[in-house]
Amino acid sequence: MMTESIDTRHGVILYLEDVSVSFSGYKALNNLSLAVDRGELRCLIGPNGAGKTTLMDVITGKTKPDQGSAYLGQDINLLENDEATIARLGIGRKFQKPSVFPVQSVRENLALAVKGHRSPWEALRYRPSSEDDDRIASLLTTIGLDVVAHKLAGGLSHGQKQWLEIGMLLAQEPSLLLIDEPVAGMTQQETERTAALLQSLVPQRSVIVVEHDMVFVRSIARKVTVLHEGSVLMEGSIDEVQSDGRVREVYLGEAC
Ligand SMILES: Nc1ncnc2c1ncn2[C@@H]1O[C@H](COP(=O)(O)OP(=O)(O)OP(=O)(O)O)[C@@H](O)[C@H]1O
Repeated sequence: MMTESIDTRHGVILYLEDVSVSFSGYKALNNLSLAVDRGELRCLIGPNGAGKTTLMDVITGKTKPDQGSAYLGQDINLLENDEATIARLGIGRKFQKPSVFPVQSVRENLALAVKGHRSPWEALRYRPSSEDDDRIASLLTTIGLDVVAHKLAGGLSHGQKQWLEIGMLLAQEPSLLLIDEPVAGMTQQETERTAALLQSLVPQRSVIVVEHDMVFVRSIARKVTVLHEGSVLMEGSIDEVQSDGRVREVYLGEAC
């Protein structure tokens, strides 16, 4: 993993300036600028169509903007790299729907992720080294799945699958994790455990969480960025955001 080589001397892990993305003339992102500090847990909110997914797509190299700049640390130009390289450089992304290997155990899923980037044939013959064993044990503790380590991933609860997938991402040792709606469909208890898990990931890494659930955002966020029509509408604490007239207006009719 090349994460050691990210230059965060100035405390910034991600820096986007004046980024615009158009789809057939429609600006999904419109001169968007955003800076995320190293070790930060940032929440990104915004009504449907605000541009949250497009923003994640730009950061991970899936979508190239028409204009603007995007840097990881001081000097890694994200716009010059493809998706696979950006993942290797240290940006991990978790989509809303968990994708674990259902007929492998929790432990085996983590073992495959620790090795990562191997062909299916190599993966089949792979046996973890003792160093990997230690790493897997520590990941199991982090995600709170020690007791179900030998259970097949397909038999886990929805929440447990989400935690396992977060563990699989952590196995790749990302510097910046993007997590899309982690608590959608979770029980109250699962939501609380997820809040604790996400909080435990910083400041060793930086995390951006896209989330609609305001109660959850309140439970984890230090700083919230509100997107609207492809731009940053405002940034601030959850109290500042929820009492802001502009935010209330764009969320009118939605749960804010
Ligand atoms: N590939 C595409 N082609 C055309 N329009 C697109 C494409 N992807 C996104 N859009 C449009 O760009 C706008 C921003 O979409 P985006 O998915 O980024 O919003 P979002 O904030 O993630 O919304 P949601 O909360 O509903 O997921 C929307 O109006 C969407 O319809």
